[in-house]
Amino acid sequence: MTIAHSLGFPRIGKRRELKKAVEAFWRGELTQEQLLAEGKALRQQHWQWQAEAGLDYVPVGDFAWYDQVLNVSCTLGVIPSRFLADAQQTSTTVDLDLYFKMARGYTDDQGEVAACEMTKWFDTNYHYLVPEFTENQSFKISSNQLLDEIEEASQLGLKAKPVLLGPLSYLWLGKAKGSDFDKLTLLDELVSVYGELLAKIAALGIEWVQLDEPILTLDLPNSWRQGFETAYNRLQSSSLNILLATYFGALADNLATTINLPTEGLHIDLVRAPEQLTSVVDRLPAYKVLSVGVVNGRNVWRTDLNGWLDRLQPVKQKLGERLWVGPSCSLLHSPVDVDQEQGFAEDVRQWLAFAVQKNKEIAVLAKALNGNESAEINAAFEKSSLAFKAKHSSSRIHDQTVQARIQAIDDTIATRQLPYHERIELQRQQLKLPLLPTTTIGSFPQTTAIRAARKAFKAGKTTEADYRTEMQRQIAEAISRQEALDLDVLVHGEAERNDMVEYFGEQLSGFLFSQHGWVQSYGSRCVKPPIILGDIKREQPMTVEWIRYAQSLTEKPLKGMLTGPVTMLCWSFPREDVSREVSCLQLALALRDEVQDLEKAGIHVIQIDEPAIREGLPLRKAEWQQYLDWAVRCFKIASCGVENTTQIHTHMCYSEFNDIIEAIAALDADVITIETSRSDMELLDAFEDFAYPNDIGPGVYDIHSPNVPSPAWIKQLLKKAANKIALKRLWVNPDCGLKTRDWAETEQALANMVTVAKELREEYQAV
Ligand SMILES: CN1c2c(nc(N)[nH]c2=O)NC[C@@H]1CNc1ccc(C(=O)N[C@@H](CCC(=O)N[C@@H](CCC(=O)N[C@@H](CCC(=O)O)C(=O)O)C(=O)O)C(=O)O)cc1
Ligand SMILES: N[C@@H](CCS)C(=O)O
Ligand SMILES: [Zn+2]
Repeated sequence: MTIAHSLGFPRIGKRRELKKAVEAFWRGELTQEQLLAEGKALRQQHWQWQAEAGLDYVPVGDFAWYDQVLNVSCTLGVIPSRFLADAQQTSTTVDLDLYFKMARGYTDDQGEVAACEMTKWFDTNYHYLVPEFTENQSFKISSNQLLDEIEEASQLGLKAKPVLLGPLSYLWLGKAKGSDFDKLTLLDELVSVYGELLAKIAALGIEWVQLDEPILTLDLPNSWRQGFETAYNRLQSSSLNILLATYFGALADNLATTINLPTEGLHIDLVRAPEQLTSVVDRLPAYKVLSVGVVNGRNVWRTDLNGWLDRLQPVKQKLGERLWVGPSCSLLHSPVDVDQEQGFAEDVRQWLAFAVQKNKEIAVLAKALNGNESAEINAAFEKSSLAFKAKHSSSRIHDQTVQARIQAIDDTIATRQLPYHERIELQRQQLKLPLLPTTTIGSFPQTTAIRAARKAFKAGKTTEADYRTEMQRQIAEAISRQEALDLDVLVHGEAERNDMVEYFGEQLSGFLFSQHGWVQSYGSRCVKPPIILGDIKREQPMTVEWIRYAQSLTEKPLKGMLTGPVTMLCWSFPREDVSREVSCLQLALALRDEVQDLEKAGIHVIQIDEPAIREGLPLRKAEWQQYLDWAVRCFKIASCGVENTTQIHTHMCYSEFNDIIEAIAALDADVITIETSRSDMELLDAFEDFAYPNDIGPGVYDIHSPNVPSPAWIKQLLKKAANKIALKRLWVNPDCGLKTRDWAETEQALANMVTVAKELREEYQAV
């Protein structure tokens, strides 16, 4: 029988119950007991939905209070010493208090203890907490959460399939701390502890465990391939079957290694890499189960069930019982349930499948492969086929005017009139800024008042006019605070934006937006990615009125704030019927019009944020250049339609810049503001080494921490930056936007930043 299973379910809850409970717990409004009860109720609900959908196994271990990688660190006892009471201590049992301390950091009378670093999970918009390894790292099972959850599922009478990040991917995703050693030297001991854990899981009567090894879709050094062989040979067990799960791409040159590992099952991603089906089936050892990931875990579109049935039937004939069906990857990246959406037109609703619906698709496909021809199954296939046909020919998707404009693009529109070194002089004359100009990245605190006002407006409880008045009040407040702080280039603060991507998606035609389509971004923070449905067009200006209003309140230059085409694309759910490049070009043209309208409205500084440009890179290096070529072109199409005197800024965060520094330079933004403070300005080395020519604003403090950076701290960072970048090209700003902070800490931090900038101006000018 073909088994239907899932790699993981979104843990946040249909109405973000987990986020609300965790934040209430942090505020002291919920006891630990109440929090634990909420978590338990969510897990049960999610398992129940999956069982009702018809899955044969439910995943256990996909739940996390903050992050699944942090869960593994706690399970294996990888606790950085700064979180241990005594420096000599090597292990501890992890309770909720320690877990959240690692996630969020804390301050006590000894000072600040930094949280674990957070970084992007492969090429997704999810962020995980980076494990920290020391050269003599020891591993010891230190949390029973996974084992407890397995028992919890079993007690409900469910067939549980525990899911756990595998040892090689866990090691790869972590960071060597203290000294620069080869992480593979830790593999042996790490595998021993995985072995112990698997033995405990087996003792609970479990048949299958899923070990996730997504790094098998990356370019791997040979030593890591050998590491896979060593580790999985040791993890073989007579009583527990291992399903090795790969996702986010093709196995490609890792296929030979992977397919021969002694695991009882292999999961492959056929959404990202459909071409690998034949080669994997041809080489699959006769003892091995193949799980095919055919339902897209990273998008919201209904699956082409008929197409997949046709492709999988011959595989079923060959593999029989050994064929399983699942999603391409964990459904962590997908919203929860399309049935709670009220705002979609009925035809459009039929094109969509969120996590609950995706599980049903998996079960239906498995049943059809098992020969079930019941009316229910036939109806599901019929519905899928009708939806696909209707979508294909729908007028909602295709807009001839947009397509004609794309055809007519000629590359002169992607070049500024003068080179940077000439236009920057004109900009300096116009803007009359001091040395080391100070600015911020765009957003100011999204206060409860702002969110409550928007909630009331969206619920129809206040009028649009009232809402606009309230947002203007917030903007005016932000301007007066910035003037009091004596910042040089001001921003309007982004009060009117629910999110830097969703806000634009809501105004562009060709986009759909949901009411409850939340996806976890990190910890308790969620985003609601807009959905690219068809050709994208700007019907009217999107930001001009807000920015014009803000500029009217100040004599200082006001920086217009836009989200760039690549970031819009990466943080939306993309179309499946055209390439990413096509949608990105359409976004670029829409943004180009907005940039030009801002310029016409008298705005001389315009920032086009591209924090996702690094994340959009394909996982395999061989595909990078092609992506970078169109990504850079799109940014330039958006930004180059202005006069020489208009200064274009861009902003990037969460990125290693070394890999793509050439492309960053090719963007030719007049000023780039980047996140650098957490790396102690090391990230600037790439800019220095490459002799990056344009202006740079390296972040001088970390906006993720509630702690106010001292002037001394900011000064030493800025001095480091001044050693790497010519003074006249250096700007002073925080790492990123301030929307998650509150005003008290924001004002204090910015006051310190401005003080330091002024002191250094004097110091350097005196020389
Ligand atoms: C820069 N980052 C972003 C990424 N992706 C994006 N799409 N956007 C980003 O900004 N990826 C990388 C990083 C990730 N960082 C963050 C940082 C912060 C958040 C965040 O704060 N998320 C909010 C939700 C934001 C939002 O959409 N707000 C809406 C709805 C607010 C809401 O929940 N309202 C409540 C009522 C509240 C009240 O009454 O007080 C409700 O509706 O019940 C809005 O402002 O209107 C979060 O809360 O998680 C995300 C990623
Ligand atoms: N302008 C945005 C960029 C975030 S990456 C902000 O300030 O929040
Ligand atoms: Zn940022």
